[in-house]
Amino acid sequence: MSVETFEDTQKAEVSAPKSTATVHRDVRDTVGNARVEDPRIRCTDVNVFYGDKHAIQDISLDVGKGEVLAMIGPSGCGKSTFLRCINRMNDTVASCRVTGEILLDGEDINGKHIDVVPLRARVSMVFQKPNPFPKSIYENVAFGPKIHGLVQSKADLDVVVESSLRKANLWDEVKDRLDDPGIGLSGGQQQRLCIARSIAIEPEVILMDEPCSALDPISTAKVEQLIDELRQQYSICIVTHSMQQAARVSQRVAYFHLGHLIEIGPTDDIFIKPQHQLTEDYITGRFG
Ligand SMILES: Nc1ncnc2c1ncn2[C@@H]1O[C@H](COP(=O)(O)OP(=O)(O)OP(=O)(O)O)[C@@H](O)[C@H]1O
Repeated sequence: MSVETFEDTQKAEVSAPKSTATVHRDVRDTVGNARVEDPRIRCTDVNVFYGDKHAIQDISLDVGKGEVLAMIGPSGCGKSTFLRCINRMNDTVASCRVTGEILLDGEDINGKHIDVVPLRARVSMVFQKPNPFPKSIYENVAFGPKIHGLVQSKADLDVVVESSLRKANLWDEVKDRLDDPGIGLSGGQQQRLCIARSIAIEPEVILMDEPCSALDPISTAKVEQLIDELRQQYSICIVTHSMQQAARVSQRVAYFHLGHLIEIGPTDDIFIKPQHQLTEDYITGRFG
């Protein structure tokens, strides 16, 4: 059985024209402009190793303020691994080593002085499977602000809980049962509760790893609408297997393949006129 390598796939893509976007030294072979003018996150030459396995190779990209960046690509191409670099979740994997530079508002998140607890409050994460704490709806949202010392009084906490649930479009559905267990909500409500929990700690960036994959179409539509509202205030990176979802919620798309960032650009450009053959093969369903 032959194993496909990145070099093999490069041989197959020569028919596709290269982007005319400015090629920076640090964006290597990525097609499209990976940089934005005023980035919230700036990643440069990020590599990730699990032991000897080189899972992410020389990835450079920016995440802008007020945008949703969708990360797409076939299973195992490294989307989640890359996403998890942005709030140092990979620190929890013993075999994992990350190199390169990741700046949040110009500050190196891997710097020696950086404490990961406040970092993960600034860069919060919503997972594939809703994971409310085994606490009440109220406490699920109140927990973060309390442990991060964001509130001084119960009255302040009430305000944060209500405003976070409102921003997550969940308040009207739960306002009369805030003391009920969070795990008693439907799957879609639980995911919006997890988003409310993220918002309550005043993040700058929200990372979402396939946040709708466990949800029905109606719940998915509600979460997608929420993502669109939230981007006014936060930078959002979303990993998704659904190209329709990427097209609906994002302003820019990054296409990953075998640990490389193949192409990045405005969502319409990626879906209507992809520059790289690998991107085109993926979005037309010929691959992946
Ligand atoms: N904890 C780990 N230890 C070793 N290898 C890992 C670990 N996590 C991921 N990998 C490997 O790193 C590569 C990238 O995996 P990753 O989960 O980031 O891909 P993905 O694009 O998010 O996949 P999917 O779409 O299936 O979730 C894969 O080859 C995977 O097997």
